[in-house]
Amino acid sequence: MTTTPAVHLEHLSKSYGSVQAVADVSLTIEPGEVVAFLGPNGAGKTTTIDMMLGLAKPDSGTAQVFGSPPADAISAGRISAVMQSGGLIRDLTVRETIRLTASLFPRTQPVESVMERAGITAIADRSVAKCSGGEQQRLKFALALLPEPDLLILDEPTTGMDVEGRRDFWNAIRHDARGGRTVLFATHYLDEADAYADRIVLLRHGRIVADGSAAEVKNLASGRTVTATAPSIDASALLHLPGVDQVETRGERVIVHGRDSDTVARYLLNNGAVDLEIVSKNLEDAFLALTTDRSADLVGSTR
Ligand SMILES: Nc1ncnc2c1ncn2[C@@H]1O[C@H](COP(=O)(O)OP(=O)(O)OP(=O)(O)O)[C@@H](O)[C@H]1O
Repeated sequence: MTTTPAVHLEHLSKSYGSVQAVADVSLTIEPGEVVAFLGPNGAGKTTTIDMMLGLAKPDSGTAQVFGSPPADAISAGRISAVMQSGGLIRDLTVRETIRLTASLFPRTQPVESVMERAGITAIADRSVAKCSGGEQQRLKFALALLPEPDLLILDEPTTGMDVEGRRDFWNAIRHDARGGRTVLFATHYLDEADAYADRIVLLRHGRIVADGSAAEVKNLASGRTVTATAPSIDASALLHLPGVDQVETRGERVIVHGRDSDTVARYLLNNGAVDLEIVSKNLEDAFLALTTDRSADLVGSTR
């Protein structure tokens, strides 16, 4: 039996004047996946999300959510979104905001329950104007939970939050997603994608340039360096291994940089190498590699 995908995008493209915001994006997200959209400013994350929510019309291609056009999925209460800005009335309290929003839906989760799940019960009587940026985002998360959506979309929800605020926010989302909800979030932070997503989709210049687990994408972005003592190794054979982009010898040590460290390690060990070490670049290196023009030839799709 095949399940209907939560999100199915087929050859989606959208331009604004001469700017191609999204270029031929095809993507399938299965129910229950927690997916991060990662990419630098202007990569096309928001435009893709807007098309998923039916807020922007594709120039070509189709977007389907649970097998229906986005508008149908929204009216059926199956999608909720936490967007980057706006939307809250500053004079209302947190509880009043949720009550007011709940009154717009035919059926919702109880107000106290969504506050609890979003971790804002303690600030229920605080006015929105007095809530920090992080608290306001958690309030938006509580609002998004009201219809108990099957798909939750968050567009850069933690921009401007401090480290603790981000951690609390994501713990609330992640905890809530345990029930099998599909979550898609856009972020600039590789560490956030790494910690909270099952899958990372990396966008750059409107295209998907990598799609896989955090480990796979980091590996694609940064590669790893395998070092071993291998006096009789053939350096040119190493260069022909899949994903290897650099081989250096220093005395009896051979230093191999590439995307597929397992294959390199296996080859080295099968050819008499000893004292093998594998080192990843750190997250910051990976993020820079992912988001600069120099990365173009390093990154590829893993799916
Ligand atoms: N309404 C619009 N009118 C004109 N250009 C737009 C519009 N919306 C987006 N763009 C352009 O489309 C490209 C993709 O923008 P988009 O907001 O989708 O990227 P993003 O990855 O969400 O960026 P950010 O991380 O900065 O939010 C950018 O070059 C942007 O300037």
